[in-house]
Amino acid sequence: MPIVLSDLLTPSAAEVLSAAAAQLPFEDGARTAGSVARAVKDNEQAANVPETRAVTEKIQATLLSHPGFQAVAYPRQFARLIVSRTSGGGQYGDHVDNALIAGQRADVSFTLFLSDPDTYDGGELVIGDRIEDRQFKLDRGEAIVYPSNTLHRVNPVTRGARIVVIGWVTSWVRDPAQREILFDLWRAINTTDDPAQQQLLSKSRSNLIRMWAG
Ligand SMILES: O=C(O)CCC(=O)C(=O)O
Ligand SMILES: [Fe+2]
Repeated sequence: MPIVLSDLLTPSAAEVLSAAAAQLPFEDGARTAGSVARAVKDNEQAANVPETRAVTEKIQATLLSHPGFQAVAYPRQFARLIVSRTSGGGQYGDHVDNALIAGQRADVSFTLFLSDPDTYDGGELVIGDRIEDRQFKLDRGEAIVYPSNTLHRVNPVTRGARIVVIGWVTSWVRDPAQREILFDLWRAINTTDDPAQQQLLSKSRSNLIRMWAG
């Protein structure tokens, strides 16, 4: 169940991060892909320098303080964050993310879009949803969060450059179906005006987290 987070960053914060990301030194991304992904991956990623870490740390902190991200991901740890740039027809073919990334289990994946969508063509993140593919090309500062066990790809970028921050989270709740139930309960709590219902739903949600977290 992919979820779009539209209110992660203010437009000015997104602009600052986007400008900072565009200045980073980029290197070939195929080095970091697993053996299956390597055959389909065609992007660049920012080198591990302090300026890159400043961008990824800011995004990590922003995600951690966002209630919607908490409610969909139950983050226990960030396995890795990467600033990725794709241009010149580059793409990332159909793949599923590695189960283990930097020694951590990858449960939840995300892409935070940093480029103005008008400045490049293509570059949609396409997520297979069992019944149909869904395409996401988000505004600067918006992010999509989706379970790491889903098949996905990035369409070729045929004009301009697409800069995103991608990352993987180890979740307190490893089962995507359980996370979906918790997310539905969270939404129900936030949409009902009835305090008695809110209390019962919150109680159920907390007790399910207690049962499932680990
Ligand atoms: O660039 C993206 O939106 C996703 C990239 C991706 O799927 C990956 O690096 O595993
Ligand atoms: Fe991926």
